[in-house]
Amino acid sequence: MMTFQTLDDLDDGQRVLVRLDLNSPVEDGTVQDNRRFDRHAETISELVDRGFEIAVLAHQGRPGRNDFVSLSQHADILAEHIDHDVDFVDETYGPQAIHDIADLDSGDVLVLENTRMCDDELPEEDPEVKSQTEFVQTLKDEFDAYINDAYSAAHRSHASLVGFPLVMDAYAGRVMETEYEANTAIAEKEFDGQVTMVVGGTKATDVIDVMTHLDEKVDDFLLGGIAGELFLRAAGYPVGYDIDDANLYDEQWEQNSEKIESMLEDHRDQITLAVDLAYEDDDGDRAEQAVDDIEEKTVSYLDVGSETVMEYSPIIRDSEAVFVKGALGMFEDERFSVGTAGVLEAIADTDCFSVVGGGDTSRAIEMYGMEEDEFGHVSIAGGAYIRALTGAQLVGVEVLQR
Ligand SMILES: Nc1ncnc2c1ncn2[C@@H]1O[C@H](COP(=O)(O)OP(=O)(O)OP(=O)(O)O)[C@@H](O)[C@H]1O
Ligand SMILES: O=C(O)[C@H](O)COP(=O)(O)O
Repeated sequence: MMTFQTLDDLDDGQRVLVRLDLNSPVEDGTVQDNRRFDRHAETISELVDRGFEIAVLAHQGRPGRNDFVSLSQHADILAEHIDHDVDFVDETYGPQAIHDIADLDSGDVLVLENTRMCDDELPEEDPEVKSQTEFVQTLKDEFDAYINDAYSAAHRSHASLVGFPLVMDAYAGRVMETEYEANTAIAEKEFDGQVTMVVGGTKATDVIDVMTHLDEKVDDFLLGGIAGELFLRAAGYPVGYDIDDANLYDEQWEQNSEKIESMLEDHRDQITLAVDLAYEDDDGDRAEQAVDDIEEKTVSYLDVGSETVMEYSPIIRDSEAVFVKGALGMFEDERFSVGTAGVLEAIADTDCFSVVGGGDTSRAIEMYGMEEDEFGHVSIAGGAYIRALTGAQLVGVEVLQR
């Protein structure tokens, strides 16, 4: 149940410190525009329209990685999205930052430097400890309120996410509100009809954790991806192991085979497995093979087959709610997008309640020409989405609810 204060509880025109999640892919030093800017632009535009003086905190990458860059490009991208000037200062809480914050007028937006460039931000520590850092203690006096809009980073106990709510009046932004509501819906909401979950992707542990936590909520799990192939292996099919030098299956199998086998045994009626799989033939084209016809795995399977999509689609059509975690195939290559795109199209064609999550999977929506508004909610969260689906509390949400 949501119990935090929202922007509806905040009086207009105040000085606010707003935490966004603008963490983005970076290619050759260039920050790539993405759905996170779209979403947070709505919160910032509302604050601008309501005459707030706005400073933005956000992170990008991690020290030591290529994507650990300044937020100056993010400020420009955000400005395009809100069609309004956005200033940038290359400090988080130094004298220049404090000067620029003091200069803010009604409707001004100032992006502060990457929070992870500040020593106090990163080590994961208790919120109490984070609230006493110089970073938090310096900035808290410059503002009337703190707004956290960064649901997708709320699983991290970092200063900018958990420190401020302990020492300031704190509110959830619009993205925080909608993400929280959609991503906890599967656990919190009661649905009258069938609840279906599409699970795929590359990480067997994520899939097992989600299925274990939600086995009483979900009527039908439709499997695909590398995780789905491991379940087929547990069901006795000669797939789900590595061939050539690949390292996708065997290690995961060693670590998870017992859990997968008992999951399959205990929940056979709830689990639907692929009936055919797709691979690249000698001419470089997509080819498909029924799982019953596979005698030995000699090719890499990169998608579920068309028959599988035909079996999964009516189940989706008959569902009251559908949740998606992970892709059914390597959809980035159009030849192997049939499973993921097919299932997403089936969801888009119904008026069921739906949530599509996982940073990678939700990218398939725009890649294959679907509109976001054909889905109930497309999450911008990766790690936080998985945690929500496995029942874990997000520390950044907990501190807002105090
Ligand atoms: N059979 C397959 N062979 C190789 N790759 C696959 C296969 N099936 C799915 N994938 C890959 O799985 C990826 C998605 O997996 P992942 O588990 O990371 O899902 P996600 O939840 O969308 O993303 P994230 O965890 O990053 O938020 C896709 O990029 C896709 O290419
Ligand atoms: O991109 C994300 O999923 C969040 O911003 C969290 O980033 P992190 O995994 O680098 O902490």
